[in-house]
Amino acid sequence: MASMFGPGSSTANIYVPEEWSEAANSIAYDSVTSPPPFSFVCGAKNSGKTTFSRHLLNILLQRYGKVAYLDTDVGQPEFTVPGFVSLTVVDKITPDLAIPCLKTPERCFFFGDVSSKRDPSTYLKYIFTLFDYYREEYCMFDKSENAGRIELPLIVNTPGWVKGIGYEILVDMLRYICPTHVVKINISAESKNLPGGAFWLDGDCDGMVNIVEIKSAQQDNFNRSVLVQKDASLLRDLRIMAYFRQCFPSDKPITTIKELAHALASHPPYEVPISIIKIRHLHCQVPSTETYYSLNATIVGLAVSSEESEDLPWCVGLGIVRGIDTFKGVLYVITPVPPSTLEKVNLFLQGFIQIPTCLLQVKGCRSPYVTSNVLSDRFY
Ligand SMILES: Nc1ncnc2c1ncn2[C@@H]1O[C@H](COP(=O)(O)OP(=O)(O)OP(=O)(O)O)[C@@H](O)[C@H]1O
Repeated sequence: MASMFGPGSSTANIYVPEEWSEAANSIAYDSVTSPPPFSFVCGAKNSGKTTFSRHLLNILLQRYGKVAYLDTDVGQPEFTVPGFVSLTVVDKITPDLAIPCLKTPERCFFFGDVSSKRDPSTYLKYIFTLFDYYREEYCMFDKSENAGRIELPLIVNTPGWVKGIGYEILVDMLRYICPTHVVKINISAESKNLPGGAFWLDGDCDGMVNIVEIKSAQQDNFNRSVLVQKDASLLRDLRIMAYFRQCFPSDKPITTIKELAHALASHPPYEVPISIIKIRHLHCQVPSTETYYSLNATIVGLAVSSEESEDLPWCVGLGIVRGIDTFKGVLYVITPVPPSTLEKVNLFLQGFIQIPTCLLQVKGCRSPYVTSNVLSDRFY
């Protein structure tokens, strides 16, 4: 079937080499039978994994209408703020493949850091749980028993940490997910690439998997690379700002960082009774006497914990702890999460995702977050 994203074309600011186009089309259209493809996109840092995944997503959307996207790159996630692993169901083609956009995931966990290095086993537990959720909800192998449910193809986007422990994490993910297609993107610096073949399998049972090896995009007659070195930390800050921009209606004129800083500073926060919230520090221990000091002026994951899911609390979004009044027993929180969802939140998760410094240092705007008088001394 003809694709609207043809080979060798420049599709809305990205270049789709013929090899990429063939790879995406074969994943989408070669499998005529159930189940739909599980594609696992991997390769070295900055090789084009995200760009290829976006292209593949559009191609799969043309055939299936809806696609599940498991995002395991906590450093530069596709649809969420950094620090999350998420499962998102996408039902709209992205016209501009160069621009990332925020989407509300169907399920997500707040890992709370931009690399899985800090706690690989928790990171993997989150990914496996999201994959299990996808399998239960969107993947049916027995049509007779589950008639009426939808089957969605899956794309797994992965981080570019493919050496040392990063490699072992990738192997664990591949063994658990058992993808139907593994897309390996190779760059010209061969030593940085993943090994050839089904490197994650011990035995010879690789007949079930299609390994699709492609090169990172090179353009024009001189074979110049189109890869652009990204400023990861700037991109992360932009993502966080775009997230909190959602606290305001889209027609409110906020176009600069300064305007956003002012708008957030004057935005009425939610009052959250301290008594109904548990606080968990994800990657460090904080003495109980310091808990509230450590929370003030930080970003927290807003999560829902239950007895069954104590270790695996689903997260519904992020909040800025704008102030704490321990005398009144109230936390002041700014978040774009709608009140109906916020009602379920009973756990704040604190990791290492921080308010972008540029939001705190706007000229002429005294930051409301770092004032000392928001904490009552009486409590301590
Ligand atoms: N086909 C392409 N056309 C235009 N630009 C591209 C293409 N492939 C990659 N790039 C650019 O190169 C950079 C790296 O690409 P991308 O973000 O897709 O890589 P990645 O492997 O996902 O990176 P990371 O490992 O850091 O997550 C980006 O700035 C992207 O816009």
